[in-house]
Amino acid sequence: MKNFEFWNPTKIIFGQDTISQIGQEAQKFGKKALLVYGKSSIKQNGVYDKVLKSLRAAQLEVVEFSGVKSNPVLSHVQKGIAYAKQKQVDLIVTVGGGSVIDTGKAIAAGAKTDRDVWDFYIYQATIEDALPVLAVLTLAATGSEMNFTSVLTNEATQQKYAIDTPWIFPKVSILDPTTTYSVPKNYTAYGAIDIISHATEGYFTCEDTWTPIQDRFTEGLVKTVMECTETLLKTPTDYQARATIMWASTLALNGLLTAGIGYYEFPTHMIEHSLSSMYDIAHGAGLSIVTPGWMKYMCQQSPTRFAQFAKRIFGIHEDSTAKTAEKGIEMLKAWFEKIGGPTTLSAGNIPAEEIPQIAANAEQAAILWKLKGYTQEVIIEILNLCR
Ligand SMILES: NC(=O)c1ccc[n+]([C@@H]2O[C@H](COP(=O)([O-])OP(=O)(O)OC[C@H]3O[C@@H](n4cnc5c(N)ncnc54)[C@H](O)[C@@H]3O)[C@@H](O)[C@H]2O)c1
Repeated sequence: MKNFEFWNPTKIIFGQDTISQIGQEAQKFGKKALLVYGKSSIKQNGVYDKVLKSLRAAQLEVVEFSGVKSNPVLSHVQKGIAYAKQKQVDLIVTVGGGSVIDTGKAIAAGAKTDRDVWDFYIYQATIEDALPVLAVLTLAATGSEMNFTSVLTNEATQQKYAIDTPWIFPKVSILDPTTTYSVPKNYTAYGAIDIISHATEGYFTCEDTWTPIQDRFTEGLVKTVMECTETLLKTPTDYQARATIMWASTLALNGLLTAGIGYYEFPTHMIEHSLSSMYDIAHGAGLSIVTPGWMKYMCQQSPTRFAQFAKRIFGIHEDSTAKTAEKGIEMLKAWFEKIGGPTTLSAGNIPAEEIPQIAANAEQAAILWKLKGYTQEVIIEILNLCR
């Protein structure tokens, strides 16, 4: 195991009927809140009313900024920053999935500077302050509720990049699994795929492979997410399965699984970001396409970790490490398909003839993120395995 520091300051309040606590938590950070949300889902499922009631009961003045779209875009965030400044808000309360929380984090950082917020995403400037962010999570997927990341698309340049800074850890996140009862089947499945991707990117790319506790944490999480997803696709209001998936989403990307594994990378996310910045596709659906192809490419070079995954997740024991690994990748791909994830570019309505443009876009991210070995040629090879 490598040396590491683990620090995560987000307070999690988990469970049924916990939304009523958002007011008392928020009032610790100021008097005027910017309430950030998407479109209709939180009004339809009653979450909006509960949040507003609690904030008002705690004497908070609330101004609203809505309209966050899935895969949030820079121009909308810029409007949110201008509004937060104009209204002189003290804190940000986000109510939604990853897109809403990431938007709130971006507004929080942008509201404390005169620079264009995009400068942070292209590493032209460093975040040195941010408004406090709180979250009421309504979709289990990204882990944004307990991490220091925000992902944003610059729609003018089709670049989908991220910031990682301790300034944007949510101060408090409320996770009431019943808020996710209304998540449709497709986003339930995409969320599961995103969680599995977060848990396994480090598992497959880690520098140190003597990490048994991290490995078994990851494997247990993946198996549990698979079981609960199958339950939810049959019974969307199964509380235990919604609760388990919600906590899994948080644990998969809050730093716990990667503590001690040394250097690791997020290459499938890097390639996926090009899909969802260039085409209209959900992040989890994009990962469903890229992950099996990327795994096949990596497995050709070093099958050991993929074989371990195959044995422990699917109980596969072929007569060679390579065959075991390959069978495991096929099984994972088949499972993605079973739950409704697209696993080829054509199934995701992404034109395969545009692979060179996608690879050129992804290579820019690889350079920015300092991912070694991901030249345009390599990314084209990976994308060809996603046809
Ligand atoms: N910050 C991070 O660490 C991180 C990690 C991975 C991905 N991301 C990013 O997060 C974004 C995706 O976020 P997401 O997967 O959470 O989805 P999302 O927030 O985009 O939401 C997906 C859809 O589900 C709807 N929805 C949300 N909650 C609902 C509910 N309770 N009932 C019914 N519908 C509901 C939304 O309105 C939206 O239409 C992408 O931009 C992705 O790149 C961020």
